[in-house]
Amino acid sequence: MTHSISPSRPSDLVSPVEAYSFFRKLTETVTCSQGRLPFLKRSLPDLVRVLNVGGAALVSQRQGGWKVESWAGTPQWPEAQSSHSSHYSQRVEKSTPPAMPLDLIASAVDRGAAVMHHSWMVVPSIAPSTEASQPVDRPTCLVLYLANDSASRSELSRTGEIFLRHVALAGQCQRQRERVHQLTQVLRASAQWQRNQLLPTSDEDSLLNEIAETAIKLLSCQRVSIFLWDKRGKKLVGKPSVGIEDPLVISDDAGIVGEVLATGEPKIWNGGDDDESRVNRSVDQSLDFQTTSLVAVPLIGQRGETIGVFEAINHQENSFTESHVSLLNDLALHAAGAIEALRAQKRLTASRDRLVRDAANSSPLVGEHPDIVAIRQSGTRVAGTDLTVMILGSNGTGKEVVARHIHYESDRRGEPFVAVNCAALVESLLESELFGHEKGSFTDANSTRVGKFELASGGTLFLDEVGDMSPGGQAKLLRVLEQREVVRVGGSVPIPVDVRVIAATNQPLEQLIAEKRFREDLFFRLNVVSLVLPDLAKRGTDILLLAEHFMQHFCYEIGRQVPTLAESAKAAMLSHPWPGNVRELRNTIERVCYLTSGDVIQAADLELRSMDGQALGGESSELASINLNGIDSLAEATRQFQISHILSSIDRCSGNMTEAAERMELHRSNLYRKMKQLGMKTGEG
Ligand SMILES: Nc1ncnc2c1ncn2[C@@H]1O[C@H](COP(=O)(O)OP(=O)(O)OP(=O)(O)O)[C@@H](O)[C@H]1O
Repeated sequence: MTHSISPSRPSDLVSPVEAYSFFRKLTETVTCSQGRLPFLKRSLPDLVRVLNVGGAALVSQRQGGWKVESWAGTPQWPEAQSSHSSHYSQRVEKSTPPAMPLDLIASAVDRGAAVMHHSWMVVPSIAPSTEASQPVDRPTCLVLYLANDSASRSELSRTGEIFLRHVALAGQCQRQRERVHQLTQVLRASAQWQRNQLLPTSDEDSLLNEIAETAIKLLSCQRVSIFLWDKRGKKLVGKPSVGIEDPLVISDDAGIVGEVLATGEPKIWNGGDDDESRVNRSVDQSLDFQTTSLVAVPLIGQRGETIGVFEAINHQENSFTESHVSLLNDLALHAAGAIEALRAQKRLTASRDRLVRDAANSSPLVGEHPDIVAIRQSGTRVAGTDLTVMILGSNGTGKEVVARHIHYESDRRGEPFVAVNCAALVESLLESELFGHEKGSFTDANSTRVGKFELASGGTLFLDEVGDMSPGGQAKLLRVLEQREVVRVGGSVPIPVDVRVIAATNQPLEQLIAEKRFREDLFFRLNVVSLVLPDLAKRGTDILLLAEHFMQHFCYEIGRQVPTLAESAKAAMLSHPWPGNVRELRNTIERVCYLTSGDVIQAADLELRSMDGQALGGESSELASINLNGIDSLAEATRQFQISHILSSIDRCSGNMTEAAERMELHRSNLYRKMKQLGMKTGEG
């Protein structure tokens, strides 16, 4: 016979002051105790005292029975009355536990209200309304063993309910603390994966191993598999696969992993009552392993698509719970991000390497002449160092080609190669061009500009025509080379630059030094290693090798069958002085490829001119002519004339800009400036 409790006589046992200090202490204990059990240990004795009961126990439902989580009371706690003692906690068993009034507990839970019978009162917990995603406490009851002078029934039940709410709160606080701890661990692990990905040795296998190790530790399980989905092959490829060398490959609809892939929902399987047929035992067989419990969650990519399944197997102490699902989901989120980031990084690296290879192949250093072979070898040797290199040689001999060769042979090949033509820059612009400028630092500085040194960061800066640099420019360049940092014009912050500098000139630098036109200290800074390119006319049959190379190049560009060179053409080329060096040869072959159509190139087709402008082996070529039809504006007609005149002068000097400038009675840098003004290509950069 049980009774629901209804408010009865007011108690004079619990004074308001006593009740107030009890509840205040209860609240304090919730916030400072490290979880539900410590809370119970500290608060149950207070409850026994304030309610003046013989004993109090907190029982919760577990695996079909009731387990005493904690109790407090006097030694007169009653004898055992139930056969369910196997569900009592260790602590109760050790101290000869009293039996619980199980029928009364069941009745209190059924009614959802406190019930009383003889010396017992049971107060059931009323589950707080929580979000669906929050784990809910198991049914819990407060069992009170009453004494003769215990508090009133209503006092007991009311205080019991408040006590149970605090127990639930202590549980929630504990779960939140555990969750924060879990998330901290996950974030730490994720940060570590990202750091490791930056290592040059990082690959997908080592990342997956690292993720698996983290998961094994955080989930306290025996094994972890990360299955990546081969959608086209309808397969799941699992790694790491302990005990076998090859990756584990299963059909994408097999077992619980297949269920997760199909539904996108996490799944738990804990053996026991769970359906045995859901487990793919063939995997166990292939790995000589016994799965007893598992949890699996989807790996979702950044665009929301499922890219695989993350599975943890055999919890080392208990079965897997919803809390493990949350943890594995968090890990899966970061794991999917790390896997995708690594794949994207590998794709980018591969395409960058392809581009670098293409760029390197597009400017090969062609030639078998001993001088060229020696330069190629020295270039390769010097590429392994950060030494400054000076390349000397006449115009068009291939100084930039050699500089590129060094760059692409070096570890800097994946970073920029930036070429600056120092002769094309007047002193006022040189500083801003090389070092950049801050917005507003001078009249035309409408925006901040990054200089060539910064642009070349990590790579190579090629300073062409360095002999033409103004004295002021030379002083500034020397300072940067010594300090390895630049300050933008108008700025004050030094910016460190990691740049390999290669300089080139066609000027006799020793003579310029003697004439005080080039700084000796800068010369020694730049001239750590020097390579001297011979004129093309001195390279013998390399002329033919280069001609073949350019014919291949241009014919491929225009989709033309590569013609052969007649003996007369070869002889003409071998005897031509090539004042414009390789550039002149290249221009000649380009013209031939575009303007002739036969299978064999004759000497006359080459239209090689002697130094006095007479055509060799053929008629003289027409100089660039201008068509002023339809142009009324005097300014435009003048512009067209200037363009035409500059082009024909450069053509007459076979591309030698210094000579062309001299012929036009201009300084070389003024010629470049004029060409820029006229919208002509200057070939710099
Ligand atoms: N050894 C070579 N193999 C292949 N191409 C070459 C070689 N040398 C020069 N060239 C080609 O000749 C042209 C001129 O070369 P490059 O610009 O390197 O000469 P440069 O000495 O730097 O000229 P400048 O003194 O005018 O700056 C380029 O088109 C280049 O590709």
